Amino acid sequence: MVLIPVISKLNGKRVVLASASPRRLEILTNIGLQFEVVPSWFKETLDKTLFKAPYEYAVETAKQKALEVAQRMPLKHLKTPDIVIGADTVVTVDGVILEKPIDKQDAYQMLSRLSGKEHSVFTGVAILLCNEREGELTVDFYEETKVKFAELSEEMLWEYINSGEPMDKAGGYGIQALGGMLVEYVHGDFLNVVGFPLNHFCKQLSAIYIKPSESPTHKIKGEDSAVSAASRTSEQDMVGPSYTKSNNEGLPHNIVDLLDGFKASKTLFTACRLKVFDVLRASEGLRVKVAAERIGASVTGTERLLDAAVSLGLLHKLGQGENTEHASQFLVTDSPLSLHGYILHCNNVVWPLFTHLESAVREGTNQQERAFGKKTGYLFQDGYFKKDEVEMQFLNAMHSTAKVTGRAVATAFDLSGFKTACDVGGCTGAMAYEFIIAHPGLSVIVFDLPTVIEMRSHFLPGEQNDSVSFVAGDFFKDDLPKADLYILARILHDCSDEKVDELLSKLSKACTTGCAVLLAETVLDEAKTRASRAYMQSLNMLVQTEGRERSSAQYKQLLESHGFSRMRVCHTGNFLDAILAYKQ
Ligand SMILES: C[S@@+](CC[C@H](N)C(=O)[O-])C[C@H]1O[C@@H](n2cnc3c(N)ncnc32)[C@H](O)[C@@H]1O
Repeated sequence: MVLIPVISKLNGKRVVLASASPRRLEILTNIGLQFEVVPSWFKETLDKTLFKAPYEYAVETAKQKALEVAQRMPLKHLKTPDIVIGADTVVTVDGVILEKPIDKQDAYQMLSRLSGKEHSVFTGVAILLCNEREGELTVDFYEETKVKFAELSEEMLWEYINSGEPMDKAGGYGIQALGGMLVEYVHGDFLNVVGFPLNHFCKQLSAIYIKPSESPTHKIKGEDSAVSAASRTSEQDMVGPSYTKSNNEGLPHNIVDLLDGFKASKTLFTACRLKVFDVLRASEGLRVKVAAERIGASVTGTERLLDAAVSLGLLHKLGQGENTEHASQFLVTDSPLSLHGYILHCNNVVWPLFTHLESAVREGTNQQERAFGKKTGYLFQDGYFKKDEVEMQFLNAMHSTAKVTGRAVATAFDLSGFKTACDVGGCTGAMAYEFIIAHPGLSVIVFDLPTVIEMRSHFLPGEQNDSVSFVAGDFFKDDLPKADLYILARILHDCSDEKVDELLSKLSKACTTGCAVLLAETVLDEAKTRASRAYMQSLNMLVQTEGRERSSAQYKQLLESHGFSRMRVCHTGNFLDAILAYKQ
């Protein structure tokens, strides 16, 4: 058999599987591979929003798992491995990455999402070759398998959840056991769904250890590596797997990426301002000259902008001039999940504020006056809502992000015990509509400043629904509408500590026992183990507002001091996390 020589090449080498998964262990044991198991301590908490595609997240997590073990073994185990294998499996559906459920409710949310639909299972694998003369060598790849679930009844769902099987499995199911009964079809490598793409793994080993003349299986399709186009060599393009050399004399890629980070942001902002993605959608395959005319820009500038957008993965290769799936979904102006409004806000408001980050850090205050030449007392009345066009731009920004993150927040917890909710500072109602879709039977009152309520007609959804109503008022001055659940999305992070206390005291008085508050904020990761958007958000709050982002522990303390307990946090992986706490 062709694959046996691959395994024999590893004889005598210290091979380590950096995974505690019994399924991966079984798959590799079955092919006669001799290896040790050293489960990685790397937490699967990378910020998913930093990755362009789910497989990139899975591959990076796999790499980090392998690296952590490779670094720990010589120190803690006093042995140096020759090869460390890391793997990470994620399930994606409707653009959302599902990992392992944290509790039964989470498993329920995941499995309900999968019911009746096709989803993708990605396993990222990293093979870390230690002891290489010029430094470590990492080969990484991923495999995708499509799986379709049957329609699942509530009874079936709960029976499966109560079996306990979903808890340690990506997407909340195990295809090799009871979960197999939920599956209508599988397209692709079945073992990939179990947790390890064995066939692809063996082909990669062949490519590494067997000279082309020895093996007919060394050629591997080249387009599935996670290395960016810029860092590939022509040799890598020919062979297929992606090789990343970590050499002490090499470039510090993380620093280089940061040096270029602002250029990439500005490329995105400029392409959005010029409506490049709308123009390309209207007529695919545009020549650069025509595209330049349509966006009202120079040919040379357009050519470079489009090239940069291609290199950032926002457009397919030029010549075809086509929007990528993400561009069609999030960057054209009128798609249901368009982030265009938020991107313009980032360009027009956040960017000028960040140019004064140094002053903000020195002074510990926001930079509204330096950036926009006016002193703001209360951010909303004196700042964002001073002029209609600026208010419209702010509402657009909130509306677009609320639509993208709203479902993740609305489905974070079981809210079936609540009949009425008040979305305090609920803006255009985008979040409220997601709540009533996720929880039929719930009615939501959106409470916001009169000027916002007047403008909300610009943002009405296609279908009206009586379950959402709007009340104008000031949450510091006026009584809040009665409700059993108070939603506060991106409210507390804008307010000073004093204002936060004032608002929470008011909510505490409005709530009777059993009522709850649901906060939607970006929760800081206290361990600071991941490259987190949350810490960028934290600086954003510094330059922009009187407020701050907080960690789970800080929210817990804050909520408990106002009589809210039994706090639960759901890290949604989307723009906003969700926190639920009940009045004692
Ligand atoms: C950062 S936005 C968040 C909007 C929405 N909750 C979301 O997450 O999409 C803050 C919202 O609070 C509203 N707001 C600010 N101060 C307010 C006040 N004193 N009374 C009522 N609403 C207020 C603003 O008009 C705005 O809609």
